[in-house]
Parts: sequence; structure tokens; C-alpha cells
Amino acid sequence: MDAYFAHSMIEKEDFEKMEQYILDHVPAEDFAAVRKNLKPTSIILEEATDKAYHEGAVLEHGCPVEIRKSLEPLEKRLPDVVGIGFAKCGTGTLQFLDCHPSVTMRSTEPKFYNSKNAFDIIQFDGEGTPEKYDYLKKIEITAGKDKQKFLKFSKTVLTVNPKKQYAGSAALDVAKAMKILNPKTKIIGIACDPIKRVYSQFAMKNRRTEFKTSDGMDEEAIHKCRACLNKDLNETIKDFTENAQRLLDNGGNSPGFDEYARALEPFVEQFGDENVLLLDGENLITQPNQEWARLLEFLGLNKESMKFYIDEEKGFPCLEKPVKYCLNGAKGTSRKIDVRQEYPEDTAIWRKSFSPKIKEMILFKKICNKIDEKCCQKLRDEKSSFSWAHEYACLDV
Ligand SMILES: Nc1ncnc2c1ncn2[C@@H]1O[C@H](COP(=O)(O)OS(=O)(=O)O)[C@@H](OP(=O)(O)O)[C@H]1O
Repeated sequence: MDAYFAHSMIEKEDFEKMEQYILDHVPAEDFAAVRKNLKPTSIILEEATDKAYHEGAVLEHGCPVEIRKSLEPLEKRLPDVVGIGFAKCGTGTLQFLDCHPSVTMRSTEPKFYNSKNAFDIIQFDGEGTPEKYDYLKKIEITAGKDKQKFLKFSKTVLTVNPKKQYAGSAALDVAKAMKILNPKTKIIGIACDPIKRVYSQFAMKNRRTEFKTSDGMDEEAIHKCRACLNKDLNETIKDFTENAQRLLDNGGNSPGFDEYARALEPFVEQFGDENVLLLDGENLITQPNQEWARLLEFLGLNKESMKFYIDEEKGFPCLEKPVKYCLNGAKGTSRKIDVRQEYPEDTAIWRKSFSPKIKEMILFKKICNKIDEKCCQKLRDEKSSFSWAHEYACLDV
């Protein structure tokens, strides 16, 4: 056991303190297996480029300790559950799932499917259909350098793979390929208030620019960096507003950040509405236990098996059961700013631009059957999932 501590985030004495707490908080039937498997999670990369991981390091799994109920042998497996997005809405919080004894999840977001291999899988299907393992090998080869893709997992735990790009432009092929390889895949999307999402995205890119500039990157390189802001944050916001206004004036196309229904559609088509869960990213922050109960139920797990509390200092939920654990400090910065108060005129324009697509989302995921007074009354209740959508959907109801 001592060797594990050399490559983990946890000191031996802290782990010893955690051990009994964890064993007291896992289901009685999982106790023996969890005790046998319990150890600190290994660090696989000491310095990640994205600071959103554990103190800058990348762990082998999402949870800092390995809490597993399975004693079965491990094998290469495709994910049972796929998180398809949406960026800045709280996909990172799915990391908490890895602390559940029946679930396992990588701490990074390996990409099993891209437009090329998804297309190839669809082409192969039905034409002398190679064995599934050949498909997997094919993906492994085309997928390139990401060594973490085909980690071995036990058969008896759910494996989760969040990957926000799956909901992008190749979504139709990706959804079809997923269906061919694993027809039982369950899909999770996390939608959130697009006004907060826009700000969160720009603020993240701005942080990256500041970091890279202080690290010596010159202006030209910053300009080429797609993940950076190459203008001042306020100017970027002004540009976004101007574009949103132009689109409104020209008939109302979306400036982006709100196209939840369109992104979910291919997955609903392939797997059925009942296998595609849309979580509320805002409720994940304000009412974590309510939103997590929806998720656990969807995965067929006991709703009481994970509990959260809101950490006052962080202002965000942290896991309380089966282990105490908060996400890294890099997550949860921009949502501390009230964007509407900071940018009242810009956000008023954004609100109008986002309104049609948010209505579409409400109808598509059957949050309401119609956008009417009854629906608006339901959304007005701050405790209901998607209450943030009231502001967009009920502008003129
Ligand atoms: N429990 C908890 N702890 C910390 N942060 C939380 C939590 N729940 C939701 N959030 C919000 O998640 C936002 C980041 O979303 P993502 O993880 O999807 O971001 S990313 O796209 O992977 O970069 C992140 O956005 P920022 O505030 O801009 O950092 C948070 O507001």
C-alpha cells in the first residue's frame, strides 16, 4: 500500500482518516469489496496544461480515492454512459460519479469517437460486419496519442465518458456509431443558463490568455491560440453583443450557447428519449441533491447513495457521501460574478437572442408540453429544474 502514496494526492495519514468514513458511508452489500479495493487514486500526469484538474495534476480516475464494489477481472470496454456536454455547464461535476462504488470514470475526457472513425464505423456496419473488437482496435488506432482511451474496467461497474465535443458538428455520425458499438449507451447532457455560460466561457479563455502571457507567450502566438481570448474581456463581450443584435435584426439566428435541443436530437433519435437525460447545470449548483437524485435514478442507482453539501467558502457543492471531496478551485470562479448586474445592457440583448432556442429545449425535452401560463408558473418555482429558463421562455407569456 505504501507505494501508492508516492503517486497520489493523498498523504498516508489523511487516507487512514478517510478510510473508516468511506466504509461507514458505502452500502452494506458493497462493504467487503470496497474495503479490499480502497486505495488512493494514482497520478498519471504531474503537470496538466489545464489547471482544472486536481491541483494541476491528472489522476487516473475522477475521485481522489478508489471506491469500487467490483472484484471482477478488468477488460477493455466502451463506455456505458456518455456525457455529451455542454461546455461550462458543469460537465466537470460528473467527476463526482467516480466516487460511487458502482461507477468508474476517467479524470480526463478521452475521445472515443471523432467524425472520421464514426463515419468508418457506420460504413462498416452491415458490410461483412467485422467483430466488435476490430472496431475497437480501429478506433484505438485512429484515435491517436491518447493513451488513456482503452483503460480496463470491470464488467460490473458503469463506465462513464464525458466528452463535450460529441454534441458538436459530427453529432449525427457519433450518435449512430455509438449505437452500433453499444446500443445500450445512456446519454447525459447538462444544460445551463446561456447568459452565465457565455460569461463562463469568455472568462475561462481570458484566464488562459493571462496565464500564457505571464508565461512568456507573445501576442502572435496568443492570437493563434484557439482556447485563448485575443481581445480584452469587455471588448469580447461587446463584440458578442453586437453580433447577437445583428442576428436579431436579420431574423433571429442564434449566436450560439443555447442550441441544446439541436445537439440532443441525434442522440434522442438513436437511443430514445428515455435514454437521454438532460440535467440542469444551475440546479446542480443550487440544489445538488435534487439534481443528483435525477442522475442516480437515470443510471439505475440508489438515489440516496450520494449526498452533497454546499461548501460556504467555495460557494459550490462538494460531495459528502460516500467521501468528502470538492472539485479543484479552478472550477467555480465566473459564476461568482453576477453577469446581469455587471453587463445589464448586453445581457438584455442576449436574453432576447437566446429565447427561441431555450423554448425549443423546453419542448424538446418535454420540460413542458406547451409554453403557456402553466409552464411559466412551473418554471417560476426556483426549486424546479430549469427554473432559469423562465426568463427566456416567458418573456411574452
Ligand atoms: N460543485 C461544483 N464545483 C465547482 N464548479 C461547479 C460545481 N457545480 C457546477 N459548477 C460550475 O461548473 C462550471 C464549469 O463547467 P464545466 O465543468 O462544464 O466546464 S468545462 O467546459 O469542462 O471547462 C463552473 O463554471 P465557472 O464558475 O466559470 O468556473 C462552475 O460554475
